This record gives sequence, C-alpha cells and structure tokens, in this order.
Amino acid sequence: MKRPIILLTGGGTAGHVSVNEALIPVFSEKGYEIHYIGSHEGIEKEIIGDGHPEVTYHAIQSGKLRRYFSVKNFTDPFRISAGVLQALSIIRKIRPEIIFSKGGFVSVPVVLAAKITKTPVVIHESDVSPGLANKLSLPFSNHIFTVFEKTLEYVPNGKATCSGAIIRPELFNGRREEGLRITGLTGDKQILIIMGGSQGSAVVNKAIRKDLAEIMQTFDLIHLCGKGNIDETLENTHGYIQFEYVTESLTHLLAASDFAVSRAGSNAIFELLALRKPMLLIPLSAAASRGDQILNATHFKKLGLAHVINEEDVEQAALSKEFMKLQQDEKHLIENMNQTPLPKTPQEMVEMIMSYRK
Ligand SMILES: CC(=O)N[C@H]1[C@@H](OP(=O)(O)OP(=O)(O)OC[C@H]2O[C@@H](n3ccc(=O)[nH]c3=O)[C@H](O)[C@@H]2O)O[C@H](CO)[C@@H](O)[C@@H]1O
Repeated sequence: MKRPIILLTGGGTAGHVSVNEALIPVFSEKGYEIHYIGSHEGIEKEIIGDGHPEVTYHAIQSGKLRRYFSVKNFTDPFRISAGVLQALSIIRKIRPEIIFSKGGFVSVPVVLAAKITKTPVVIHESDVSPGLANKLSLPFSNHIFTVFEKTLEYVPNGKATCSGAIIRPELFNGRREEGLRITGLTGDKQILIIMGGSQGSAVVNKAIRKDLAEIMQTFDLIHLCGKGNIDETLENTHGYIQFEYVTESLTHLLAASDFAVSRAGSNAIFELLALRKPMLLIPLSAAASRGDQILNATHFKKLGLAHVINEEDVEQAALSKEFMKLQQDEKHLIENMNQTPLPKTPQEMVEMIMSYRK
C-alpha cells in the first residue's frame, strides 16, 4: 500500500529548521513518507539533508529576501522563479497530502507552488512579528500557527491559531553527568551556557571574552560560539570550553548548565524556558534585523522569565555583574517559569497540521 506523503520546508537559519526536526519522528511513526524542500547550501541541507536519512531531501534554487541593497537583488527574482518551477515539479511528482512550512526564504517558492497545485499548506511563525517569508506566504496558505498570542494581531482573523512553541523532545532527556563528561568541567562551580543563536554571535562572543577572568571567578562556561568563532588562545583555559555548534550533545550540555546567556531567537528562548534555565537575553539589534528578537525578549522580560540587555549596551556592560544579578534572581525566575504551561508536544502539533488535509 502506498504510504501517505508529507512535505516539509523551511531554512536559512536553524530557527527555521528545528521545529521540522521535532515533527519528523512523529510523521515517521505515523507511517508517512517524509520529503523536505530546502536550499542547496543552507543549514537545512546539513541538518535535514545530511542528518536525517529517513527524509528525502530535495534542493531547489532560492533567492534571499534582503532588506538592503545588493547586486543579487537583481538576479534573485530569476532564482526564485526557478525555485517555483522546481518546487512545482517536485510537488506534482510526489503529491503530498499537505505541506508544512516553517518559513525562511527557501519556503516562499514552495508555498507558491502549493497554491498552484491546490495542495493544502500550513505555515508556522516562531516570532512575535511575522518574518518576511511568512508575510509573503500568508495569502497563499490555508492556515498559520503562531508561537505568541500577540502574533494573532498581525494576521487575518480566522486564519491563525496560537499553537505555542514546539520543542524537540530529546532536549528533555539530558543528563548532567554526561554534560560534565563531554565538557570536562568538574561541576564544582555553577555553569553558564552561552548560545549566540544558531550562527553564533560576534557581539556576544566579544563581550564574554572581554570579561572572562571576572566571570570565571564565579562560573564555569560552556560557550557555543558559532562556526569559525573558536578563540584558539583560550583553548586550554580551565573551566571554559568552546564549541562551534553542537547537535546531539546539546541536551546534555543544557542539563549540566545552571544559567544561560542567549540571543533571543524564538526556539532558543522557549527551549530554555521549557528546561527552566534562568536566562540573560541579548537580542539582535533592530539595525541588523526586523527587530523580532527585541520583541521576543521584551515579552519574556515582561513576564518575569528573563533578564535582558540591549545589544547597544553590551559593550559598556560588565557581563560578570549582570550574571551575578541573574544568580541572585534565580529562585524568582524559576518560580515564574514554573507558572508557564509546558509546550505542546510534537504529536499534538502534527494532529493540528493534519486537520488541514484535503
Ligand atoms: C539571525 C536570525 O535571523 N535569527 C532568527 C533565527 O534565529 P536562530 O536560527 O538563531 O534560531 P533560534 O534561536 O530560534 O534557534 C536556534 C536553534 O539552534 C539550536 N542550536 C543552537 C546552537 C547549537 O550549538 N546547537 C543547536 O542545536 C538551538 O537549540 C535552537 O533550536 O530564527 C529565529 C526563529 O524564527 C528568530 O527568532 C531569530 O531572530
């Protein structure tokens, strides 16, 4: 008997891939044949194309939706058109029951092709304010799921549901001892994990390293610094361990950590919330983005779930002092986190997606 087919899409940064990763095992269990459309070179190719042999990965051309001037702005419309044609041919061949799009620029041609082939498509928005790709996709999609209630104000009535965040279940299975083994840390001091978002963050890296000696008087550090950002001069610093990017071990590194410093990407902050890690957020500035992380961080601060420093203030701030404040506020932050409901399971999310099948 022919297996039902689900088509997933999304990419550009890990934030547009990790929800899909959480859903893949559920679709597998349900007997679905899983296909994924991503780009040739984005992080989705590495995470899904190389990391999930149970998924058939199709790469298409995709332009980038830039808000700034670039010569590529003139060639990208051709790449996007080519992407639509490629997505059309894939959808006509595999005939999925439904398409789930997590956003990012590669998803736009897929959603357009879905509309042309009359395939139901639902999209998912992780941030308070919808990203450009999802804004473009919205008129062509059947429904949008949001992580924040507030996002419902930005999208048409009746076409949106707040599903909340979806967390990869394996993140709940971390073991502190395993985290200590991987990092070689003793666990004698409290441990801070630093996550600069899926690509790392030069601003966060610089601020941490500038105040390292002071910070390490109180804490040991696990620093996820992003590709190409390892500082070799610090390689043998006792109590400070750097990784460019971690995959399976993340769950154990988080379990070993008492506090977190993070960019305010939606997935990262909801993971830290679900794991009840008191966090200091440094949102990406409005100069470098549409300001989505500032809204995410402000929301968390207002609910008493996080401390926040603006990127513009980081250079002047002594992070060691900010971490002491976080440490003093630990109990209160955890109490507030315990008041928030746990996120929906990937199984529940899959049921919600499937309700939009033909
Ligand atoms: C620069 C940029 O465009 N950032 C956006 C991007 O963030 P970004 O791609 O950084 O996404 P998130 O912070 O939402 O998620 C990062 C993901 O990477 C994982 N991780 C991180 C480090 C590591 O070593 N290993 C690992 O697995 C985290 O657990 C998390 O699941 O998408 C988010 C969700 O739409 C947005 O809120 C961000 O504004």
